[in-house]
Amino acid sequence: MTQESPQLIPHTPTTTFKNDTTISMSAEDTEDMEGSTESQTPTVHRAAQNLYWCRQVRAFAKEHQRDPTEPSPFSFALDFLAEGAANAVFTVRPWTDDSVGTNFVITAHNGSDVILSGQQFRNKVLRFSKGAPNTPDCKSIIDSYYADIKPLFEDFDEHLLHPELTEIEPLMVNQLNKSIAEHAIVNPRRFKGWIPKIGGNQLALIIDNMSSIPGSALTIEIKPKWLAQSASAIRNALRCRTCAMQSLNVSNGESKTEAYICPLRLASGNAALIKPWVQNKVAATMVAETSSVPSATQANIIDAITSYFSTGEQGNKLLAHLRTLQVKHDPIGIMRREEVSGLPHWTYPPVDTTNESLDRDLRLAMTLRDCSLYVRVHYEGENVVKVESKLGDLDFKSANKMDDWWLKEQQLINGEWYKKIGELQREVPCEIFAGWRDIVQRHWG
Ligand SMILES: O=P(O)(O)O[C@@H]1[C@@H](OP(=O)(O)O)[C@H](OP(=O)(O)O)[C@H](O)[C@H](OP(=O)(O)O)[C@H]1OP(=O)(O)O
Ligand SMILES: Nc1ncnc2c1ncn2[C@@H]1O[C@H](COP(=O)(O)OP(=O)(O)OP(=O)(O)O)[C@@H](O)[C@H]1O
Repeated sequence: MTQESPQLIPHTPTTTFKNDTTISMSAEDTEDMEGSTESQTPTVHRAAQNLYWCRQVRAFAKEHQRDPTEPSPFSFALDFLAEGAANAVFTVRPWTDDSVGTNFVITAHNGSDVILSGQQFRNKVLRFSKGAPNTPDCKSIIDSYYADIKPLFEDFDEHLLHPELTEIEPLMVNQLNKSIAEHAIVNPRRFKGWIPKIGGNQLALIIDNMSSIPGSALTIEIKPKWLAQSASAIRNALRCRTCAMQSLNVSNGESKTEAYICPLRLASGNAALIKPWVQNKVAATMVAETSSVPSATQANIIDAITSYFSTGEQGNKLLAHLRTLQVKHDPIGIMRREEVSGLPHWTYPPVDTTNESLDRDLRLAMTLRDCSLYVRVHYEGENVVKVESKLGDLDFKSANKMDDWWLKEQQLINGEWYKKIGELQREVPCEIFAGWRDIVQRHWG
């Protein structure tokens, strides 16, 4: 979509995304641009909208070839939201006359080059890969998401975010990096890197925005991590893989214990054990967002999240499903991978023990451990009206991470992190240690 190679004339006023959902211009879209046509019949209304849409896009395309930064009805502003080690995330909002900064035009990446507009961007974020080593680019993320990950969630489809590929002009990357720089100046410790400039249009993922909505919804973000013990852990371990790693990180000053919960405990469905963590997590979220919710509402939000993760409830079922997938795809563990590769089937149900298949499955299990879960609680006044949760960051882990995983496990075993009892264990007990303690108390206590 550069000046040299204009590609902006759409064939059709609809955009078919990769997962076969078709998004067309909605009534709300055209109302944004001109007066409502509510009195017309739906068919006439839709035809008029489509005609209007085509004319507008063509007119804009002509204009766009002259000056790509001239605002138009199809322009958006992108606001920096957050960044991780691998991706930078921006919220999308329609460009208005009093907007400042740079406007963006965003096209679907599906061969049609249709400019996306209005409704398609309401409550969305754009996620850009920063090209860090061993992290996938947007195209690979989408390919593996639809080929390998989505099919695993047939009964849990409502918990997926269904990302789609989009494009923006390459020139705009400077502006996005400028926003990242502005945040880096204010908060240098959060800075994790730039979006690299590539040859052609810049790809990005368009995803539902799961952020809190001031006055009506609060989102907590968690990582499910290892929902079952690592197959490489020592026998008689007193800690699970995540608690062992957390203890190691705390001892290195790389992690804090506040708002931490043992993933096995979170997945246990035991409301009494989960609630104290939910209280800390909600408080920490409000501090991070510099927001606040009236205390009566806050209490109801805490109860709603606690009950969402309690036995038999939707959050508990989702974690149980994730645990099943993690174990199914990594029954052997990184340390024994070489040892068993190429051997005849020896587990039940049997696993394909070719190196390639083991590696792929392990990468999938690691992806499902390191994803994010956004839990959003919608409220009206004091009352909670809905709890929803969506999995994000399901980026298929690189095959180059194998050595790294081996080294981490080696470090946990050699450093005895699976069995050390220290401060962390008293503050935030691991479910495995709690189980041992119960047995010991029953017999000797
Ligand atoms: O090994 P872990 O459990 O510490 O997980 C790493 C995460 O640490 P944390 O969740 O904070 O404990 C770590 O998260 P942070 O960057 O520390 O937020 C990464 O997600 C890392 O993955 P990658 O190397 O970026 O592909 C994660 O590495 P892998 O999942 O690839 O091992
Ligand atoms: N769909 C979304 N809705 C709301 N916020 C989001 C969304 N996607 C990402 N974010 C925010 O952006 C942050 C970084 O996103 P993301 O986790 O995708 O980046 P990452 O680079 O993959 O992270 P990591 O460092 O864990 O690899 C998240 O922690 C979250 O706060």
